[in-house]
Amino acid sequence: MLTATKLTKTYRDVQAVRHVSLSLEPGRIMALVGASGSGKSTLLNLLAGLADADAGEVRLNNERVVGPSEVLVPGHANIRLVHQEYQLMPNVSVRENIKYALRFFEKSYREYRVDQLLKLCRLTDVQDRIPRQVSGGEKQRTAIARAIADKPAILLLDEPFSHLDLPNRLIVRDLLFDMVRQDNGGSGQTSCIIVTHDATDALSIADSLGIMRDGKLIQIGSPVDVYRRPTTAYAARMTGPVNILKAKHLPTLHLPDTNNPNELVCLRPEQIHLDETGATGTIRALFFKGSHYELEVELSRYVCLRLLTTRSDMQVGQQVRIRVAAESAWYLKP
Ligand SMILES: Nc1ncnc2c1ncn2[C@@H]1O[C@H](COP(=O)(O)OP(=O)(O)OP(=O)(O)O)[C@@H](O)[C@H]1O
Repeated sequence: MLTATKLTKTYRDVQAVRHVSLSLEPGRIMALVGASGSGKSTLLNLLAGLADADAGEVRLNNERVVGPSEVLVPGHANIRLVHQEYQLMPNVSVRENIKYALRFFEKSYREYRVDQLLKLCRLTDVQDRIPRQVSGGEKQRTAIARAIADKPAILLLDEPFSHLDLPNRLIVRDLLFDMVRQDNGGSGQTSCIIVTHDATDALSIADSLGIMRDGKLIQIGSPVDVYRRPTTAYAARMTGPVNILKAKHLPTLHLPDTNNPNELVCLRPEQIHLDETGATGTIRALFFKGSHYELEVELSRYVCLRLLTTRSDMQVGQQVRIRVAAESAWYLKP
């Protein structure tokens, strides 16, 4: 199990990571989501033992993970960090790049394990090409294959989806899902932390989801819980499309008023339905999203909501009626 306790890191006047504590069980995936500059990469470097914390500590199976100031070769043998730039050896093949990570193993096992990784990471067909002859997605998968070759306890991924197109994002997502669920034969299962600024891909495979803001881990829970019950407007926006309005505007939606008119309320687009008995509004914009349409419906000068529909007969300017169940409204912290 990986644990971090009150980790803190300051760069001159910037508090990049502030009192972050977390724990990750074997065979689990954690996603950390936050805006640019919220401290995600710094936290990964601290967890990997690649940066020195000012305070707090990291432990892997109760053994302290030490920073670069305490060892000759920085980084823990059982923790791997895959950067956004992949850092592959440019002049050797995909196969040789992966095999290099297994150089201390016996030859027959090495060949067997490389074949297994090429298959898992869907790289068998491109194994003889050098990195510049493969796609971004294939480079990313080569970097992951190399990182997991000797079955580390922890795999840390910095923005694994950001440079990839949709098919490749889905391949990498499924690969990570398969990897953590594979039994590594006695050495324990690999756990994974994925850092991302877009939760979409991580939501479906993560067992836990943390929200980073200004160096702090402001919320952590199951993806469903954080998505449905974000504590702040920031956490709500970080986990998907959302409508945020002041409580005083709830009566416009035929919902009960509250005592605190300026309290913020969060409504996910899928919780708002077209309903002939609901509140009246006008469609201000309409976006085709493939499986559905997203509508922007204006109910008053102050209330314009996004909602989803599979109906294809809607037009801009059309009057519609919408309904929201009272239990869908989620109150946010100020
Ligand atoms: N080596 C450094 N020296 C000084 N400041 C740094 C250094 N590395 C990071 N920072 C600062 O620390 C803060 C957190 O940076 P970090 O890279 O961890 O955030 P991030 O959430 O990973 O951002 P991004 O998503 O853009 O990569 C930022 O304000 C950044 O400018």
